[in-house]
Amino acid sequence: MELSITQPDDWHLHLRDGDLLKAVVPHSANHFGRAIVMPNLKPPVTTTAAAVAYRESILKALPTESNFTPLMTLYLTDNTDPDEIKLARKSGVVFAVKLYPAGATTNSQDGVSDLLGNSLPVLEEMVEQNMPLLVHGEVTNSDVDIFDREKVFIDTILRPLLQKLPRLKVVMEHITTQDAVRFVETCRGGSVAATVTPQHLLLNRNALFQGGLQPHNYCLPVLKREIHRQAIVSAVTSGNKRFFLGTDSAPHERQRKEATCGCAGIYNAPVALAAYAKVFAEAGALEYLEAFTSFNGPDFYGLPRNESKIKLIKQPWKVPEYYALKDGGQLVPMFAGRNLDWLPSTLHERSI
Ligand SMILES: NC(=O)N[C@@H](CC(=O)O)C(=O)O
Ligand SMILES: [Zn+2]
Ligand SMILES: [Zn+2]
Repeated sequence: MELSITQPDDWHLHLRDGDLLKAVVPHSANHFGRAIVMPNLKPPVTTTAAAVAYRESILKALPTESNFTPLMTLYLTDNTDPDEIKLARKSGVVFAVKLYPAGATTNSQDGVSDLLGNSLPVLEEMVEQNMPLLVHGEVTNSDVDIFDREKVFIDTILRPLLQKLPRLKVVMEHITTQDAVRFVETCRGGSVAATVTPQHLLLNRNALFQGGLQPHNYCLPVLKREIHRQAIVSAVTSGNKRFFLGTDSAPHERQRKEATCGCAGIYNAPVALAAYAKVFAEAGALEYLEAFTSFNGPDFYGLPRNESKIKLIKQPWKVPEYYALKDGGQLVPMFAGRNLDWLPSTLHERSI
């Protein structure tokens, strides 16, 4: 069996920089036409000038025959000037602004400390410029349980924000809960959407502890209970246009995952399409796969859909145990060493 679908895009991707960028970008370019590239580098990408420079280094790192297009984002800080949003829009290469609540996740220390208190002028300019706000939707208060951080963020930050600025376009990134699903489903006006990762569709929090501590399944927001996973699967496989593909592929070297204080992030770029196909196939909803991978994202962002097609072939293939890095390090992908059923044609042609 074979599926032919419009080439997908990845609406949430970490490409890093330097040698790691060179190592990972081909895996995304193998499958995806475009990707929204996250700005949480060290130092973060806070200006249009930095985004333009980062874009150049991504283009340089691409395999020569690749048409992959990076769509850049700015990292919102307490000091972001509304004029920077105007510059970003004018540049034609910045497509969104990313909110990291300070301390919420990897490289978020320069993030926003008080969104509703400090950032309204910038957010108002974003409404003017029709620039989407992408949110890592978790509060960071130490008295809020880590499994409740998304729900509390929705109730205490996102709802009040949208009451103040109902025309602000918002993408809730990497949603993990039934609460986020309901929130997106019930927002009126079409200005709120969500990206969904392979791990939050295929794993519940048991995967963190199966047979011992599993650092390669650790990401933020942390995996949740099975009822939440099921709610997310139902949402995406129902064909709702407000949910679309965002892998949150977040590479960290093996040593930094298997450490006393392990980094959050799952490297899923090589397996993401096969993983999404598995979700839709198992739900008997393959007819909605293409909209999720290739239509809903560009439609929400007001961009054209890709014209090229790719194939997904129903054929077992084995995910590599790891990818070797130039410095001797290794990247362990999601589902390392396991078999997956759907082989993207691009991998087929390049014999994985
Ligand atoms: N998802 C993660 O666990 N990690 C991401 C950051 C993020 O998307 O929150 C990273 O940059 O490593
Ligand atoms: Zn995040
Ligand atoms: Zn991310």
